[in-house]
Amino acid sequence: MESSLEFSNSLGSVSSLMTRCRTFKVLLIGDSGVGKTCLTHRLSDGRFPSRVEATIGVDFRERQLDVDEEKVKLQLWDTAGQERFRKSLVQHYYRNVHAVLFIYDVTCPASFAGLASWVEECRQNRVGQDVPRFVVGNKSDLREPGRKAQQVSREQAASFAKAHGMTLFETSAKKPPVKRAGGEFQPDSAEDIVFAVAAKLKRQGRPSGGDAPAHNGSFKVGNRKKAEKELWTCC
Ligand SMILES: Nc1nc2c(ncn2[C@@H]2O[C@H](COP(=O)(O)OP(=O)(O)OP(=O)(O)O)[C@@H](O)[C@H]2O)c(=O)[nH]1
Repeated sequence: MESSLEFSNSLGSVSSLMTRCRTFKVLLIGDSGVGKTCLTHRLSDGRFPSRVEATIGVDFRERQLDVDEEKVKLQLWDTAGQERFRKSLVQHYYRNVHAVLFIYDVTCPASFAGLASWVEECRQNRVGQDVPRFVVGNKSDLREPGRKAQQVSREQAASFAKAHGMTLFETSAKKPPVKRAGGEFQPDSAEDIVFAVAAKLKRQGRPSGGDAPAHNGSFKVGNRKKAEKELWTCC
């Protein structure tokens, strides 16, 4: 009797040490140059990279956080905006994705107009309506009050987000927005974004498997079996 009690106690302590962590695959898509790579850095390690080059294929970075006392890991997939660098990998981007961040540059209306084709690409790759979608206007630090015509207004973006059932954020990967007291619209911080995404994913439940490699780096095609096993990991 004594020994079985001891055994179950030790099992309990082992399981509390091995806290489980849910890993979610989050895709960042949008035109080339809108700042997907810089945002991926800001969302994962809170930094703005000193030097970036056009993404070739896909890179990924991870961010772990606690949501309601549970560990959640976001695997942020930074995809290439340039067609020539993404062609052969598009199907891998979308396989078993858990959330999509549509990125545009608030100072580049063409990148906002381009969101329609990214929504269409998602549809063609069978990303279901149940997959949470967020629209993120980046480079808010470059907004200039006198150049409204050359910028994407908050109202335009809000109406796009509403029409597509998305949550809207406006932020800067370069200069983290500082919240001020007052009623006017204020940009969101990277922390606002990661916590909103993680909270929504956690509420939705268990990840269903996917192409999730285990560390920051570039995705190697052909590593899928291992990746699928790692969606539930010990943090
Ligand atoms: N001012 C400002 N510049 C930014 C911001 N985010 C990115 N940039 C700059 O925008 C340029 C493009 O950034 P990237 O992160 O490489 O853009 P991308 O969307 O990943 O581009 P692709 O890899 O070609 O798809 C770089 O010169 C960045 O320094 C921002 O929030 N504010």
